[in-house]
Amino acid sequence: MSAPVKGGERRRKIPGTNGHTAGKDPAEGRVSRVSGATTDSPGRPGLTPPPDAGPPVRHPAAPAPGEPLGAHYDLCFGCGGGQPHGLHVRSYAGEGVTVTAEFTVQPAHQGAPGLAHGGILVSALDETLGSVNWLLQAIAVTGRLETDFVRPVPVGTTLHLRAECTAVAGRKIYSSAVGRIGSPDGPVAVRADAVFIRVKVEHFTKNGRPDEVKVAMTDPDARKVARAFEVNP
Ligand SMILES: CCCCCCCCCCCCCCCC(=O)SCCNC(=O)CCNC(=O)[C@H](O)C(C)(C)COP(=O)(O)OP(=O)(O)OC[C@H]1O[C@@H](n2cnc3c(N)ncnc32)[C@H](O)[C@@H]1OP(=O)(O)O
Repeated sequence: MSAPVKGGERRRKIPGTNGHTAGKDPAEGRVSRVSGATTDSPGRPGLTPPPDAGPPVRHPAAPAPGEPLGAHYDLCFGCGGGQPHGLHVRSYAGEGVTVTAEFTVQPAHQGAPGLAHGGILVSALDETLGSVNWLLQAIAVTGRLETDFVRPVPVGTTLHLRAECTAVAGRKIYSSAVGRIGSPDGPVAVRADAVFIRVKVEHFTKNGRPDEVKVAMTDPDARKVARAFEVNP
């Protein structure tokens, strides 16, 4: 078992994926990487894809690179335009199975005076990572998400996020994300690795509010409905 190393160096690249390397910032890591064995333990599934995992395959019906992904649900805390308390993360399809996103830290998102709350940053990462599943046309929910906070993020900062699916194994979708300050090439502020688990629409109707799911299904924005439901989990 490898020991954790400062700055996220414990992360490793998955064989067979296109490791997005670098920059000059010593805190920078790779987008295509998952956590090392330190957080995976017997009986507790972790973030390391199993040996039978394969590379993700972009769905032919996925939005073209550069296309805005919009919101999957108007009241979603992460992306919903109708959610006054939300983050209003704006995400765009990237090349391959990647997504870029932007999130501007508001005064309501403070933890310490003038600085973003860590949980808010995790939410922005979760939202961006979750958007990647749309390029696979998969309905999936976060099973596990591990975050490195590399730099404080001041209020007013626009965080530029990039997420990439790195591997798929059965219902499990492994993805990683990075958030940079001020521009897509700015200094790294946060990084995360996650595993999402594919679910059926019943996950939302049984556990959530079925009436609101029905309303969401009749949303006049056909793209939003397609994003949320017209997929084969
Ligand atoms: C208006 C309506 C809109 C509706 C359409 C919306 C579209 C979709 C968007 C969703 C919203 C986006 C927003 C951002 C993404 C969230 O934030 S999603 C919200 C946060 N996440 C949750 O609430 C999930 C809560 N957890 C659960 O419901 C269940 O634990 C899960 C994750 C569905 C898994 O339960 P399960 O289906 O019984 O699966 P289970 O058989 O236990 O495990 C299946 C496999 O996954 C692995 N696994 C399970 N849990 C974990 C874990 N925590 N770690 C690692 N591996 C795990 C298992 O080991 C197993 O692996 P294999 O044995 O196949 O190798």
